[in-house]
Amino acid sequence: MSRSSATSSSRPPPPSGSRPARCSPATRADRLDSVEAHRDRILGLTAPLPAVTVPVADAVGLVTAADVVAAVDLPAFDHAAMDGYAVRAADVATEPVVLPVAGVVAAGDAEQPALDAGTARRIMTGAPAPAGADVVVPFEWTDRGVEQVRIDRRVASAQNIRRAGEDLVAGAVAVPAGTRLAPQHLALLVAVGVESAAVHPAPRVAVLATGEELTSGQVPDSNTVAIAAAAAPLGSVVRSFGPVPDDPARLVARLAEAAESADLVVTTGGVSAGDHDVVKAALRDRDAFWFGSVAVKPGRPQGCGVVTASGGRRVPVVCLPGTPVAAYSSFRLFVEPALRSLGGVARRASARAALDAPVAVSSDRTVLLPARYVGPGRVAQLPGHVGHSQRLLASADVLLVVPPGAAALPAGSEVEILPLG
Ligand SMILES: Nc1nc2c(c(=O)[nH]1)N[C@H]1C(S)=C(S)[C@@H](COP(=O)(O)OP(=O)(O)OC[C@H]3O[C@@H](n4cnc5c(N)ncnc54)[C@H](O)[C@@H]3O)O[C@H]1N2
Ligand code: MOO
Repeated sequence: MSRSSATSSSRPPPPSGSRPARCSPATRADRLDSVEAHRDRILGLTAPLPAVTVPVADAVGLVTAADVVAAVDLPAFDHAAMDGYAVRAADVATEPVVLPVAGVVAAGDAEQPALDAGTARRIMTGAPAPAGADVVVPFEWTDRGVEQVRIDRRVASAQNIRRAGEDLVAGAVAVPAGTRLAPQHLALLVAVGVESAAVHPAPRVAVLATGEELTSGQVPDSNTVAIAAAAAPLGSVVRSFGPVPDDPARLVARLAEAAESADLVVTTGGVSAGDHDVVKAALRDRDAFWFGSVAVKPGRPQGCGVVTASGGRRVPVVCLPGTPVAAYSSFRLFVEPALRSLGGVARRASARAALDAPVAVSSDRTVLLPARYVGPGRVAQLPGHVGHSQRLLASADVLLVVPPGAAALPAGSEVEILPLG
């Protein structure tokens, strides 16, 4: 029961499009779904956001929606890799050798006339290499002459000229689809003449904390801060629409408002069995929502679904429990994969680490235990169960993900970990 009697039983039109029709309904109140099953349920509501074309300079952190192909060769033209003299290798096969200097070429100069046999041309790093030259002899190996140059070393083979396309040829894939663009990718794309790229846009995440104790100021809203801080480095744009009081009508209105400008809405609180569990009260009767229990400690009560924004745009909603430790660990378990999916990042294997000391836990649920790195790839459980301790969570580097039914885990065992960021 809610504080307000204005519960919503609105049923949105059946979902359509690429996303699955609806969340599968909870069967029995006491049924526990596995972590994987709930994650898959949420991933079933998300798909990579449709690609947009953005200028390369604005694309850092976004994921390429298609292979990006080099428009021009890299380098674009044959050029000197050293300051020195462009010569023909055959002319410097003996030492010392003296050659007349026929001209000077600097970076930025136009294409050069071919180099005559038996001559040298002063050339600066980055300058176009004249046809016929296959070696740049560095100044350090010469007397640096202006009219003529004495070359003191025998140069055995072609060197110090970077050939057009030797790094990447026009038409080759510069950055494959599915790459999260980092500064070095942007530099490569600019270098190969690409001005814009098709990327999945940054997912827009709306965070909606709920609870009268938050709106009254009795309890500070730490969930919104944690979720926003966790989602932003994953390449999302985060906006808070909370906190919302325990009034289903207001929750429904705020959810609709949030969905208009979001690709994913995350609510916290109001999903367990209390009299004022507003999220569940407002949404549980909708066909497109599921509420139930997941076999994980902490984080048992969970929900998810879809709301329809204007234009029929379907926006997934993940409803996390309110208890701060459960909210944050549930974000890592369920929301982070959804954000990756929306952003076009392929699913990846879970992170793992080796236990530095045995872990004794036996539960019919997945148990999340706070742990710290004690060396590369080695973690040690922190004393105490994370339970609802925000202090303990804040001293952890990772949460150990101990699967249901695991017997005592000996030192050295590889376990799944959830990095906490
Ligand atoms: N009879 C039952 N009671 C509870 C059950 C249950 O199965 N049966 N489940 C428990 C578990 S497990 C959890 S977790 C919590 C989840 O409850 P809700 O999702 O409904 O969350 P709230 O009741 O709204 O809040 C719980 C707790 O967290 C504090 N909170 C909430 N939001 C925030 C926020 N944004 N920032 C900081 N703290 C927040 C809130 O004040 C409460 O103390 O239910 C158990 N109960
Ligand atoms: O399982 Mo609740 O999620 O204890 O914190």
